[in-house]
Amino acid sequence: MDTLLSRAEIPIIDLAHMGTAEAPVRSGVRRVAAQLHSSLAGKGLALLVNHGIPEERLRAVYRALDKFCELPPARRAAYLRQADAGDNHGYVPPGCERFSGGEVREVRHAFNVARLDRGLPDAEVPGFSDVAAALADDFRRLAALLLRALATGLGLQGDYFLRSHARMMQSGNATCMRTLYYPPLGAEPTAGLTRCGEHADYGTFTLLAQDCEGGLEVQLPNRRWGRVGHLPGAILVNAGELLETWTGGNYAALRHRVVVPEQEGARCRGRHSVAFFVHPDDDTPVAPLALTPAEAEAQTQASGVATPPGRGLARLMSAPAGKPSPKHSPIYTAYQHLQMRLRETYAS
Ligand SMILES: O=C(O)CCC(=O)C(=O)O
Ligand SMILES: [Fe+2]
Repeated sequence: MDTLLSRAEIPIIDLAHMGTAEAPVRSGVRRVAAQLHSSLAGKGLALLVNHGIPEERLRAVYRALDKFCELPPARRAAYLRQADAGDNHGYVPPGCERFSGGEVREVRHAFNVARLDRGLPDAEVPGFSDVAAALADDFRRLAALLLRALATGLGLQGDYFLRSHARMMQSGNATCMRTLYYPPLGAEPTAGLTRCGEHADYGTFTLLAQDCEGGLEVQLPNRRWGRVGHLPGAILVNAGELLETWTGGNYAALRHRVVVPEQEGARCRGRHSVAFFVHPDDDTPVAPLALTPAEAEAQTQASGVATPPGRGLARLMSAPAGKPSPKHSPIYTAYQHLQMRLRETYAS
């Protein structure tokens, strides 16, 4: 059984004195920047407290998602995520994702909210878009503050990442708020089922709020898996694959999963969470920060990867012939990287 991680193993960052996205407080940003840097470089994650997102906003979204999941399957089907739509918006019923690979079924309902102006089930669940928009706006502001701290912690200008994340939750940017409901699984353990298989997130970083059921496990740098547990009101921030590439591997993308609880009581209860996936604007070249954006752009074009290539990440990341093949070679845009990852995740 994986152990509960101690508070010493998961850094806690207090955002109380950072100001707001519109009016950041310099001294507060600098302090958080240093903590964020050591947390992401050392562990790939941190728990954020005093982040400004009221618990009630989260609960309202959990309730709206419950109502949606209670609808008959045919009515839910009207909101299915469209694989060819170019964005990640819409409903994903249980069993569609393949984080684990193989035959393991992932039992969860996901409603990916990538746009607030269409494809939301207000006709079935009155008020869905209001509660989703209020929460998404809070997450977007929190993400903006953290992007500022992230840049400061890496010795860059405060708005360095804000410039490449200017369109969060709008077209041309894949930032997405994924609302999640994991239904009860029954008293008997069932082989071949999991809640969410082991994976790293694809973007810059993810903000994750979970209800009091717990179940999230993370892999620490010593490769040991541990349970995060539940710190009331805290939001987890974890590094994604693009941030790993940007930092030349310095902030490793955190591998994580949600397991089926061992206790019978917990298996018989549902679980809710919301993951806010922060992505750069689609045309952002993803390159280690030692390169200037112009150099990165030149490398992206020189690679000849003009359209989403549909091959493995390893191939995309391999350098042109005759050059060394660094793991974090900058030859794709944020859009290309995400499309490739989504095709792998939803492959049937
Ligand atoms: O539900 C959770 O706690 C984690 C979800 C997750 O990791 C994901 O959807 O990428
Ligand atoms: Fe994840």
